[in-house]
Amino acid sequence: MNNIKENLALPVGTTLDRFIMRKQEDFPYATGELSQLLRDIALAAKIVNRAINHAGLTDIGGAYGKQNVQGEEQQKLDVVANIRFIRALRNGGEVCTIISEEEDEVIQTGNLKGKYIVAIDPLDGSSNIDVNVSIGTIFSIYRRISELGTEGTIEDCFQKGTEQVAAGYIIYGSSTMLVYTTGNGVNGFTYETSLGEFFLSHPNITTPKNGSIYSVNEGGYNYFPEAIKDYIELCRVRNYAARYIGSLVADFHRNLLKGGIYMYPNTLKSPGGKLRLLYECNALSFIVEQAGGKASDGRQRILEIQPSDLHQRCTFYIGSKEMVEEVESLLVARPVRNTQLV
Ligand SMILES: O=P(O)(O)OC[C@H]1O[C@](O)(COP(=O)(O)O)[C@@H](O)[C@@H]1O
Ligand SMILES: [Mg+2]
Ligand SMILES: [Mg+2]
Repeated sequence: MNNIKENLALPVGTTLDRFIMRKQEDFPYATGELSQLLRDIALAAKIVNRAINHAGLTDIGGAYGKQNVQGEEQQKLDVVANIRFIRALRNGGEVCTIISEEEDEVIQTGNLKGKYIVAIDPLDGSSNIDVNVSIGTIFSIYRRISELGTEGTIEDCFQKGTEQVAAGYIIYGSSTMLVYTTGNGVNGFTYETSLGEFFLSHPNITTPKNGSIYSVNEGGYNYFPEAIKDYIELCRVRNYAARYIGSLVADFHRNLLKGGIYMYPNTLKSPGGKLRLLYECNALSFIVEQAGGKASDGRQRILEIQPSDLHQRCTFYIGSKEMVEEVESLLVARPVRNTQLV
């Protein structure tokens, strides 16, 4: 009898669907397309989550045997996730054009009446795919500026991060979560596999103004700008915790909740930085700002960078406001000299 009572006492949280509906009511002129688009992304996330969970039992682990436009070896799960998200966005009907890390060119979905553009990193943290470490998906959503009834244009795709109408990520970790913003705060939902539903578990996420975690791949230390070496030295002197998973989504998520800074400076291998503006940096920058944090390339706000290439990279400093500001001030004091990178 007790476990029935216990069971019935278990609160049934707010499902993502219900939350989206409630939020839509906040916008009297909302027509439901963005809500539907968020649901389409959540559906694809559930399918990709299942594929990831079963990767060890099926033959979709390992390399795919092709390179993407970045010259990176594609993993089979990169390709599976790419196909699943593109299919869900195409079938959903709300998206006219997609930019994906795994596609050289933009994808026109054929939904000429689709009002939205989506930029997506279908599988983030590819180096951690086969070793059971948290990985993710990152997405940015823009309203098209071109005329309805036509294909999306390159102008639609090169909007600044400030023009995002929504952004988010899915983290496939010890639990699977979807975290997103539409410009009214950040909310996190945990996936309940047996019910197949995302439930609101982290309402109104805010990030601490300061923290004591720093995340950077120190393997590239010798080629970091002097200012970043100075900052790492400060972190060491202050006995901050060095935490680096190697999956941007996972490092970002931890620092978002606990306070901290993630840095991907210029390195010898990536003189312009490694991470991609359109489908990695813009989305996380929108989220961190909505949570009270900051994101910069060391000189300017990431969201103010004018895109000019689908796969352009940038240096990336993101996290607790005071930590990012300290890095910016060190970089102003000791600007990056190009000679440092040769
Ligand atoms: O191995 P490095 O140079 O530290 O780079 C790790 C970074 O590269 C990434 O794996 C790049 O993303 P993808 O896996 O989507 O290509 C980030 O997730 C991660 O933070
Ligand atoms: Mg990535
Ligand atoms: Mg990726």
